[in-house]
Amino acid sequence: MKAAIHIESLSKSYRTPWRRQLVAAVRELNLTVAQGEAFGFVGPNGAGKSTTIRMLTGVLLPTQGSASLFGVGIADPQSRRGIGYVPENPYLNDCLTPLEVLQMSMRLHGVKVVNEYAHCMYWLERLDLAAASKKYLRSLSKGMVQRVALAQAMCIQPRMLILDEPLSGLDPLGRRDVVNLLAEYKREGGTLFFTSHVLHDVERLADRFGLIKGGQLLTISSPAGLAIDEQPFTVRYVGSASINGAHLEAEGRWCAEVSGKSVWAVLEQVREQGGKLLEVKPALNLEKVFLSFIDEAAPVVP
Ligand SMILES: Nc1ncnc2c1ncn2[C@@H]1O[C@H](COP(=O)(O)OP(=O)(O)OP(=O)(O)O)[C@@H](O)[C@H]1O
Repeated sequence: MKAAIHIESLSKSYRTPWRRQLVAAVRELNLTVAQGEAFGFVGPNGAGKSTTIRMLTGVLLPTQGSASLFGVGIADPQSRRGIGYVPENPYLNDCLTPLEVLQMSMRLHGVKVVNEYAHCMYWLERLDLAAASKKYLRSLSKGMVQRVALAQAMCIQPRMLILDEPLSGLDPLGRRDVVNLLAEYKREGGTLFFTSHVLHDVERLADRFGLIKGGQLLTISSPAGLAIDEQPFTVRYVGSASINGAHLEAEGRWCAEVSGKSVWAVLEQVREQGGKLLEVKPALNLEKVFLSFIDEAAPVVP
């Protein structure tokens, strides 16, 4: 089976506006994403995530290297057929309505369904846009336009979704709905390549994630790769006293970092003192791994 994304030594340099100096945004990137895989691309601001996505989607030409989508080189527009793409700041013609945007997308990708109107309305409803389906985009909020962009990517029944910060600009409910929708797309076998700063969502959705900084891929890991035997836990509880070195966060609310070995004993002590357990969660999460990698990575020379 052909890889959904195959990238070999892909590089991109920009010229600065005034002094025309070359700035390397992506350096010798190598990556393969399998069909049906969800891959999260994580990195700090300016790491090269959007540049990579723009090269894959034909918005930018690479300076060097090559890449293919489902075996077709990215220089060939056919590689983008059936690929649902949502850029970081989607630019959609604001003289169109959400329904028209979806219908246009269906035609551009040559997707045929029995009832195009019903199909598009289904996706608008899924993204809570049914009531706005015939309003001009210029009258919609940023978060609503973000959801229109996602609806137009979903309605083409994509073989892969490429999403640049799909959750930015959404309120918590919108975020939850979109995460659920993407999880469903993935369960049904869809391939997902996305960037995000919200590491919790990357953990939830991604089978693997890559950390990029200064245009270089630092590491590729999986949420399972973070599960270590002696996983420390964070325990939060409401109680009368500190247990296991817990510090007071607010009146009566304590927080302790507890080793995997002693977590059960700590929970028992919370019960004994008549306390109320608020939260037990693994302390080693993607956020901490991410930050430690970013801190440790050697500074990158332009
Ligand atoms: N059009 C451009 N011209 C010149 N430099 C650019 C251009 N676009 C991006 N860059 C530079 O390329 C580097 C990578 O930018 P990119 O937008 O790919 O990062 P990113 O990881 O997507 O960041 P963010 O998380 O902030 O969106 C940055 O140093 C940025 O300043």
